[in-house]
Amino acid sequence: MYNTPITCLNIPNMLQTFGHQHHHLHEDLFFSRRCIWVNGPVIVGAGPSGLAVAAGLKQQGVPFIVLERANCIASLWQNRTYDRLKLHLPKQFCQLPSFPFPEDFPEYPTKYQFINYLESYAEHFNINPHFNEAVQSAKYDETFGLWRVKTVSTSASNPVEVEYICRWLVVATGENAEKVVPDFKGLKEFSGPVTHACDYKSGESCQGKSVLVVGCGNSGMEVSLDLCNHNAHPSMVVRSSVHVLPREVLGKSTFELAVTLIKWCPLWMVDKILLVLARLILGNVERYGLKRPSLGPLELKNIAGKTPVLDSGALSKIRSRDIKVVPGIKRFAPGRVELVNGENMQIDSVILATGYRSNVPSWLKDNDFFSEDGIPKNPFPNGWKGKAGLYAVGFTRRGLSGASLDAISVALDIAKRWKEETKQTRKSVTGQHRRCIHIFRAIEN
Ligand SMILES: Cc1cc2nc3c(=O)[nH]c(=O)nc-3n(C[C@H](O)[C@H](O)[C@H](O)COP(=O)(O)OP(=O)(O)OC[C@H]3O[C@@H](n4cnc5c(N)ncnc54)[C@H](O)[C@@H]3O)c2cc1C
Ligand SMILES: NC(=O)C1=CN([C@@H]2O[C@H](COP(=O)(O)OP(=O)(O)OC[C@H]3O[C@@H](n4cnc5c(N)ncnc54)[C@H](OP(=O)(O)O)[C@@H]3O)[C@@H](O)[C@H]2O)C=CC1
Ligand SMILES: O=C(O)C(=O)Cc1c[nH]c2ccccc12
Repeated sequence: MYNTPITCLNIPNMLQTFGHQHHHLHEDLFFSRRCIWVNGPVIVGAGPSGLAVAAGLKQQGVPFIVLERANCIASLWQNRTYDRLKLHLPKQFCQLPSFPFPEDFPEYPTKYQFINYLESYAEHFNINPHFNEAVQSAKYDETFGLWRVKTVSTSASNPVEVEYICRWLVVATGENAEKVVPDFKGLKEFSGPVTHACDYKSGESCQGKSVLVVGCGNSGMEVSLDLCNHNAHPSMVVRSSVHVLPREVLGKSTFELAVTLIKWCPLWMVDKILLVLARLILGNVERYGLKRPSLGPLELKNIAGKTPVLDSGALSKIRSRDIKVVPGIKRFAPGRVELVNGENMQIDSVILATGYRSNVPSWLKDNDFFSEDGIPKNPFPNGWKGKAGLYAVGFTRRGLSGASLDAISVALDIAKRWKEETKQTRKSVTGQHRRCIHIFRAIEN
């Protein structure tokens, strides 16, 4: 019933093992690349999205394989986030399908609680990703109607290549797969440490130092606040604009309020209401250099994917000038930065909170489903299903709740198709034999 990986060299074995659980039956003794037929989908990425699809498939008895480049599940959360991180949306918007958070979780779980939850999620559904396997390319083979997914193992001292062959491909590599590191004039000459926010853990080592934080999204705000809490002196670059919203309105989550309002009013009206409330609760934040975009917060999130900042304390540090807000960067020089307003600042280090991007265009070949920036072209709610068995989960710019919705649709759709095809092949065993031989030929070529 479960994953049936088999090597390409042994056809009788291949036919035999259909319908059984076997992992890597034969190491390939002749070639450095192994070929594995997967009797079900290949899921790329073991973050929340990949795990949620896997859980849905398990529930319906569909076999699959999850490929993960890191050595653990949810690597974004485990390896690329700072210590003080908490979920910034209330917990009911962050749990994955069919397995609720423990009741004693606080309204905003810490990243450690969230990681523990994801670990128990994987354990509960018995999901065992193939770790240290980065997908290098995935290509649809028109001749055979199959996907060829090539990975390279990142753990072995000499890289091992594997090719997976399957009918369905689920892209779950996330909107935040790679860090964005802009090219700044003179940054190479800057003498101090330069770190991206994904490698920042805490401001412990920055005590007394002047730190330039580039970017004012949720990361830039949180890193600046953390630096303050460790007695460092952060200056935060706001080159264009930002929407800062209170995390709560009269003790109720702003996000929840927005979700409720959206059911009744058009988006622009919800934005107007949010901005009036923000003004009442936070005052005029433009006074501090936090210029608001001309589009409203939800409209901007929808159109440009730019997430509004839900304030969790940085704003009060901006008011008290413990976080200094500065305009865009002109150039760096040894030990200092020159800003677009001509101001020169001595700084000890730089943290780039300049965001993330998808990596899909680098490995998914010949596809017209994803745009150049690696996000499906079709807008929500039609962005989860492509052609020829291609699926995408977690690209709707709707955080964890959006990923969960996608995962449910994708798992249902694949299960339906898998059951149809399995029934067919059971009816005609010769058909199945023929397909296996096709696969063998495909691999040989
Ligand atoms: C600092 C931070 C805080 C956030 N906080 C929240 C929040 O509070 N609430 C919320 O709703 N959302 C939040 N988000 C958004 C975040 O994207 C989601 O929470 C969630 O992690 C998305 O899950 P995902 O599985 O789609 O992507 P990811 O969590 O990024 O998982 C993708 C996985 O795919 C793997 N992968 C990537 N490329 C390859 C490849 N080529 N081959 C094999 N594996 C690959 C990665 O290693 C990773 O493990 C936050 C994001 C960041 C950066
Ligand atoms: N749970 C939580 O508390 C947290 C959640 N997150 C989530 O993670 C995702 C990523 O957030 P984040 O890392 O903040 O990234 P964002 O993409 O939201 O923000 C990037 C910031 O960097 C700025 N920037 C980019 N390039 C330059 C440049 N060349 N010069 C100056 N500034 C530049 C952008 O400015 P501009 O707008 O002008 O391009 C913007 O302010 C978001 O979805 C966010 O909600 C992140 C941290 C904490
Ligand atoms: O944190 C993120 O990246 C999210 O995408 C969560 C999110 C989705 N829609 C929003 C609207 C306002 C603030 C956060 C989010």
